[in-house]
Amino acid sequence: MDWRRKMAAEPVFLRDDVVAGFLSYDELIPRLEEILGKFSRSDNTDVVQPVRSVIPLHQHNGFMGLMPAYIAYEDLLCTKTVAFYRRNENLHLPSTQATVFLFNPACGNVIAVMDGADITFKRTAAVSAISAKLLMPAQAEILCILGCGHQAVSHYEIFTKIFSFKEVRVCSRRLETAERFAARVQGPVKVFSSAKEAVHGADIIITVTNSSQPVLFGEWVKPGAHIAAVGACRPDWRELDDALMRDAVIYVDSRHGAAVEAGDIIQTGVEVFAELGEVLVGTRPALRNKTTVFKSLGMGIQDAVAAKLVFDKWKSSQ
Ligand SMILES: NC(=O)c1ccc[n+]([C@@H]2O[C@H](COP(=O)([O-])OP(=O)(O)OC[C@H]3O[C@@H](n4cnc5c(N)ncnc54)[C@H](O)[C@@H]3O)[C@@H](O)[C@H]2O)c1
Ligand SMILES: O=C(O)[C@@H]1CCCCN1
Repeated sequence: MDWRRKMAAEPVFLRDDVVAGFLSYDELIPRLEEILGKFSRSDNTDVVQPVRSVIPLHQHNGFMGLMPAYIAYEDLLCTKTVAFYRRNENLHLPSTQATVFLFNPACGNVIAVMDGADITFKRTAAVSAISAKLLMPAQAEILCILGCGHQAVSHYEIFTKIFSFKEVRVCSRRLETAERFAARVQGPVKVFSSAKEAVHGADIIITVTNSSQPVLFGEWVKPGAHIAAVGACRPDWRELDDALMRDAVIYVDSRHGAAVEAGDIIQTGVEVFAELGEVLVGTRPALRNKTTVFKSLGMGIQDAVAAKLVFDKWKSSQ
């Protein structure tokens, strides 16, 4: 065969149900803690991850992001493509479509292509849970989730698995969506039609909406509460109002990412206090007694470690 046409071995394709079966929170959380810590070390040269490139899909009310990452000490090269849309809830189409590519770093050929939905749901919820472990008040009794879509489900799963709350509350833009959510998850949930009432007295609040306007207001929030703000991932989108952003201590996954993408931070001009990884390695403190916001945007390194867990499990099952 002509050497120019020589192909590497064909990549394996792992469907969503296969990926989901191989990805457990118990294994994911320590791997995420490790990689976030390494990313945030001041002497880091081992973990390379540019801020994602995003192209708008104006005709479709959506975006596509490209999220490459290289983890040198594991020789792990990965890219996720993720398209996200502000969907009309009546369409019942997923608002996120993701595909993860694992490469052979020595040659650049693709070794595995995976459906990225479950990786995106689980790694995002797991990182919010890591922020809560570090930053939520010691006696957290009430969890409130604003937004009742796909991310709300994975956040509910992990938060009720690793913490024990006296009460879990949910509220979405439409009451039917919150009621559908409550019927779907396993465990007790109180459905609220008013976000203000849902949030009242909550120790931890997760915002997982696709809103571009604030859904959570500082005057509603109990002092000392922790907020994991997962939506609002474009510079002109907001989930939290100015008062909350100014009063809270702000943590992020990546300072660079936040400076480019986080509307809540960019539009209020507030200072980022720390990356989660800095808290994990002990170079910045966890100010648990203050009102804290973890502004999550999502990182390619999170997808990379999740994809490696899945690939290794799949390989050993063959
Ligand atoms: N930080 C990360 O790593 C990360 C990862 C994936 C997705 N996201 C973002 O998280 C958000 C949620 O993602 P998803 O997949 O669950 O989307 P989804 O479309 O499945 O759910 C969004 C939910 O938000 C609700 N909502 C919209 N406006 C609201 C409002 N004003 N008040 C209350 N609820 C409201 C909708 O009713 C819906 O239930 C999106 O913005 C997405 O881009 C972030
Ligand atoms: O990190 C991610 O995968 C997501 C996708 C949707 C937009 C925000 N970030």
